[in-house]
Amino acid sequence: MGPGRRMKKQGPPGPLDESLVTRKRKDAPAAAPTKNGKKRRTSGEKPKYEMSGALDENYKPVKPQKTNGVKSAAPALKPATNGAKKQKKEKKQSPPPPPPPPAESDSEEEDEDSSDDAASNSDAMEGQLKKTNGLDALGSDDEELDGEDEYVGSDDDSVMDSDDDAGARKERMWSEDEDEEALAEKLTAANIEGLSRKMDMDKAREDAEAQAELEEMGMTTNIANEDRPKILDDVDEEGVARANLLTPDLQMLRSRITDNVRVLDDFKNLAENGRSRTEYTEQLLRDICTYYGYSAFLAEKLFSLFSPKEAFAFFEANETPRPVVIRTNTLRTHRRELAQSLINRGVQLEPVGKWSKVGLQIFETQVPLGATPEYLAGQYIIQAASSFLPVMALAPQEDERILDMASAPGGKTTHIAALMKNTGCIFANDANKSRAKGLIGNVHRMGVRNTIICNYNALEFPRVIGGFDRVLLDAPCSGTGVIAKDPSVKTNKTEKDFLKLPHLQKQLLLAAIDSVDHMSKTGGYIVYSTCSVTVEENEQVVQYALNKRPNVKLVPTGLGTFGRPGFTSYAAKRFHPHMKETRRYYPHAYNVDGFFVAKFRKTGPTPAGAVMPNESSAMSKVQGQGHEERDGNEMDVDRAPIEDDEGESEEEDEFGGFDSEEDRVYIERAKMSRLRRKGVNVKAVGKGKGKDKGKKDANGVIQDEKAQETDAESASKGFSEETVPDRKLPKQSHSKTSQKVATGTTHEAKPKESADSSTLQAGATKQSKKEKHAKMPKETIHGDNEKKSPKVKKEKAKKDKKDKKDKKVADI
Ligand SMILES: C[S@@+](CC[C@H](N)C(=O)[O-])C[C@H]1O[C@@H](n2cnc3c(N)ncnc32)[C@H](O)[C@@H]1O
Repeated sequence: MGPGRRMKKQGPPGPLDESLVTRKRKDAPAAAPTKNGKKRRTSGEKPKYEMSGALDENYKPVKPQKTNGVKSAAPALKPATNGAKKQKKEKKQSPPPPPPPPAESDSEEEDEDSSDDAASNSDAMEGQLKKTNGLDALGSDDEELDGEDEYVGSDDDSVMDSDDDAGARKERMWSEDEDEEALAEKLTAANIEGLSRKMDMDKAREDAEAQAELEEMGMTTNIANEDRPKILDDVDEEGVARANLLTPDLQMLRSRITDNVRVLDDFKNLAENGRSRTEYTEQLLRDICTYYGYSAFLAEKLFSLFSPKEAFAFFEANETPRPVVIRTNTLRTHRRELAQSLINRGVQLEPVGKWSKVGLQIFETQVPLGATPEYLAGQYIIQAASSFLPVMALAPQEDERILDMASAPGGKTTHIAALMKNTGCIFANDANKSRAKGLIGNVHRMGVRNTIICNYNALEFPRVIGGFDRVLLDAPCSGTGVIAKDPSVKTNKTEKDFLKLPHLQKQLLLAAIDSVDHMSKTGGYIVYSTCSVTVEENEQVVQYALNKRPNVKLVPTGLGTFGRPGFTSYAAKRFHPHMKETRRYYPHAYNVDGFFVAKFRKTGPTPAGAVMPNESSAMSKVQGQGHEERDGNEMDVDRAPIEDDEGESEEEDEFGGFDSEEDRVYIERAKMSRLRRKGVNVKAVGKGKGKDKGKKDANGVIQDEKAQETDAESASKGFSEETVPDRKLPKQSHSKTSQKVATGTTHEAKPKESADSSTLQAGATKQSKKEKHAKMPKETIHGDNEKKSPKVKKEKAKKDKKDKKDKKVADI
């Protein structure tokens, strides 16, 4: 994917959202300008940019959309009180934002207006949502997270945010080092315009907040005297039920949604006599589907996760984008230096919060973030804040062996590599080939040198290779946590998806667990994450793994109190009490993508007779037994990799696709030089190859395919000797796996194309002869073309296609 596309996909950094700007800033003493116009920081002062954390405790539930003159729902949302009965006034949390700054463009102004108006509609309700600590709650004490900002490529020992002074670290985002302070001052000077504008906005917001509180008080009094809202028999002037109107009036709908939420929140006092809760809920769900555009199925699924009030906030949050965040690549630079460079280019940014030493939140930018020289030089990656979390939970250590099972396009792999300071070895796998190319692109761009890229169906692990210190499974999921990014999820996820996906996730998680070395001296951990909020894809998957693998237990994620504990029960389901150690993240609560993170510790070997994730026969054996039935897991193992939802084509992938012609030249050269190194007469080999090209041997196997395998084997040897810090590579699977593996520095060792062949390759080491036989193309076994079934014919066509490809490669 080219930089331009990335920008388009992510959208340009949105206008500065005042609701997300910290309050700390306004409490801070103003820095006095010096003679030369620079602001000086006195010893007791905090630099302005320290007071950030737009994603942290200052985040307030997102504001609703513009209501265009609809009767303000704020009164409607205020629980009806009986005068003195309910004196406790709820603190309003989402005041209308201040007027837009003069310098902003029209569109930005529009956005601000929109949130301004909208604030009136549901502020009261949002105000009642529990205020969360936000990302800052994570703190920075976590040992595992220390040292993230060390620039591995430099000899500079004066690392910002050093480990030495934990207390000071809590206070500062940036180093206290003299030079660094000077730099930081420059940052302030460069950023000053934007920051002071934000301060003005804070002030305006405060005023608006006070005003809104006054208004709210007045409205509350009125509401107490009003009739109970008419929701279920809501008719227009002609007596037609508004709910049945063909072209729904969106303003009316919104008003009814907020009224309905208020009723459900105080049903006893606000519901009309003789009406049931179900009637109100059904009406609300219908309205949500119409207003926000969800399928009835998904709306209900998501609605059931929350109270009606919180569900409303969740649906609202899905209508606004999350802040744009970039992660500093500490293999290439320091965050401070990166911030300086970007500020010089007109980017307004701040550290993402005290919880991360590598994240920068972007408020405004004059340049496309996916095309700056810093981006191209691999100094950062555009990555949602929540994507940092699984890697932080994984806490990879230097010199470990890590498996990133579903890793493309590599946001987390490159983060892991940076935390490991390019030591040890990462196996970054993804089943989707075109996405794996994007992964290779990122690995190269970001200077990652400890990573091997593979293209397996992850269910093949640990057969491919096992014995890892840690495994990250950032599983393919429905994406219900990222609806703001991909609204198509609202309608394109069906009931079937919520059966298929959890099934795949369960199998992948078992494979992840089985790939870990429980004897690892430093690790023995598995992290499971999804960007989905559904219970089926999270707690139920985790519970399944706990049931199937008594040799793992849930452990704290290390993310502190940030995030909500996973459900220990949901509807009629009961989960392990330790499920509270898992973490849930919601857009409306933390202003991050919806996410789930669980961390396991493997305590012993996989028990004999355990259901293997990639053994469908074993699976069918246990079907019908207790766990399976309870888990509703009666499907066969689906070995087919989930297709990329984004449907990223080769041409469009992040790396810009590969030029196979160009690749061929490199592959050719590498082969030749390898042979030359071995003392082989390259020219003679070339001639020999040409002669045998395309010929079949006695088994019907194309000769060149064999040659290719030999090549790959020798490539793998060179590769393991030269590139892989081969502490624990099991000898058994090396040669077979090499065909599906590419290093971060070469694509050479990955000639296999088809899914079929990959299955053959991957399972080859341990497959029984019978299995192998079953998988062999039929004509190779029987040599009888006449009696071919349609399936055999299809296989043959596939094989022919593959042979053609191989022939092409062999032509080299
Ligand atoms: C959530 S994305 C991973 C994002 C990645 N961890 C990152 O941080 O950039 C899930 C990935 O799983 C891959 N995938 C789906 N099914 C798979 C399977 N059976 N084996 C391996 N990878 C699979 C998809 O191609 C997709 O790239």
